[in-house]
Amino acid sequence: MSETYDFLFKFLVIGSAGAGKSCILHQFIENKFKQDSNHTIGVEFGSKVVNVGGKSVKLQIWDTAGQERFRSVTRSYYRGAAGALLVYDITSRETYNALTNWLTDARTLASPNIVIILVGNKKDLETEREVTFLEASRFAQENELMFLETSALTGENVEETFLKCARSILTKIESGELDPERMGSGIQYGDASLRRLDRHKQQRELKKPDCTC
Ligand SMILES: Nc1nc2c(ncn2[C@@H]2O[C@H](COP(=O)(O)OP(=O)(O)OP(=O)(O)O)[C@@H](O)[C@H]2O)c(=O)[nH]1
Repeated sequence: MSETYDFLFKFLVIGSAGAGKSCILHQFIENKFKQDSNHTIGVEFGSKVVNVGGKSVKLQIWDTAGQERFRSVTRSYYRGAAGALLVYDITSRETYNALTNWLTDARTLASPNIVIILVGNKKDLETEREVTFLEASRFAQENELMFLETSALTGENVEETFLKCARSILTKIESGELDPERMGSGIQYGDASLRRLDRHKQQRELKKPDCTC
């Protein structure tokens, strides 16, 4: 069955090992918690079509390994990403402290206009929390990131995270701040948009006054 969608956005999921990146992606795509998740080796891939503000958007998501030894492989996937989930674990200050490094990588290796959402995962483990919501939201504000806390275990805010990021990209396309046709934008028009653009073009052609010269 062929899929029709208005846009395709390339997304990255980055952050330290064990933060829950693969579980977030699995929860988003399968609507369930991935039991016995192993460390990602290199990069894994998932995709899903979502509805954002009346537009259908295919999210093409690259889930990268957090372990340092895969860093050179994962870095090669950053190019041309329109959006990224920058994930840390609210019960691990170590994963939070590493955020600046991940952010530098994302901003230098992906598109300079990449839209990033900071994701504090494992929200269900409130009693083990090491990073407060306030502290992380300040970090997000200082670095111009959107921010949400999630639980890949319960599913809380998982879909909202992807939608929030997609919504922000769409708004920037509509305001002209992002140009899908720019090389490496991480955005493509889908069949539905192309058909609509084509129809508009045809209508413009039909409305053109006859040449009097
Ligand atoms: N309680 C709880 N545990 C979680 C949650 N998300 C992930 N985990 C657990 O955290 C561990 C790591 O999850 P992964 O999704 O494999 O982590 P990752 O960030 O993909 O790790 P790498 O692939 O090594 O980069 C696993 O044992 C998961 O079961 C969550 O929201 N709540």
